[in-house]
Amino acid sequence: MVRFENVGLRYGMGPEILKDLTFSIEPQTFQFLTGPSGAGKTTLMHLILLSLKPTRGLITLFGQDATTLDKNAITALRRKIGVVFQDFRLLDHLTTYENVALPLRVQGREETAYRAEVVELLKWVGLGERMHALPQVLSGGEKQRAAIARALIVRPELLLADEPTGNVDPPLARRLLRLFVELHKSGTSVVIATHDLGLMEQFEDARRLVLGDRRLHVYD
Ligand SMILES: Nc1ncnc2c1ncn2[C@@H]1O[C@H](COP(=O)(O)OP(=O)(O)OP(=O)(O)O)[C@@H](O)[C@H]1O
Repeated sequence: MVRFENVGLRYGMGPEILKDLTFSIEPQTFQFLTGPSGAGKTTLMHLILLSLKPTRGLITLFGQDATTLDKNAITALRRKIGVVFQDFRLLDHLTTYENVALPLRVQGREETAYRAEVVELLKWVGLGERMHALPQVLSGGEKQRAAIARALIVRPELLLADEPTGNVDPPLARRLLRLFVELHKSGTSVVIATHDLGLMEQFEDARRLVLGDRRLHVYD
């Protein structure tokens, strides 16, 4: 579903941050993306999302060459991708429940059809009591869990999560990992960028994509 061929990226006239990346992400796979701070994990996520253009090389997303896609086509492909960014990107005027339900509303679904599902997911991520709170009164960890629930609620074909357990304690991190693994088992390809070795040890069968020295090393 994602294929990179000799992809390179530099920001402006700066140095090449990523060099000669060739790899693919197949359907229904689970991978951790790791590497030192500043190695380019977030940058790689943006390349997959087509929110950054590579300086060199070819990116294919869901079988389509990224260079051939116009804005509408990119928007349509992004609907198949759930994203958890480090800055959460919750809408301030919507409650936790409304933020999580938003992608379903956008799909034109009736609230009666999805309400129970949203509530169940919120309870699973430990936000059952915070459903009616606005983002500004949530803690960092609560916002992060709301962002995760919003990405998961549509059961995307591909989930990209940037440090999704960065703001929670280890037991909650394990619980969230179980949620990602369940999503994977139900058919989603999952990419989790993380520094957390303890988290990765809990799912040793996962592929590892390791960024270092501007290159990507894949351990299947
Ligand atoms: N918009 C930008 N303009 C210029 N340089 C950037 C930009 N965004 C990131 N960089 C640089 O690109 C490199 C990779 O950054 P990136 O955020 O992708 O790394 P990361 O592996 O996600 O880091 P972390 O683990 O600390 O989140 C860094 O050197 C960073 O300073």
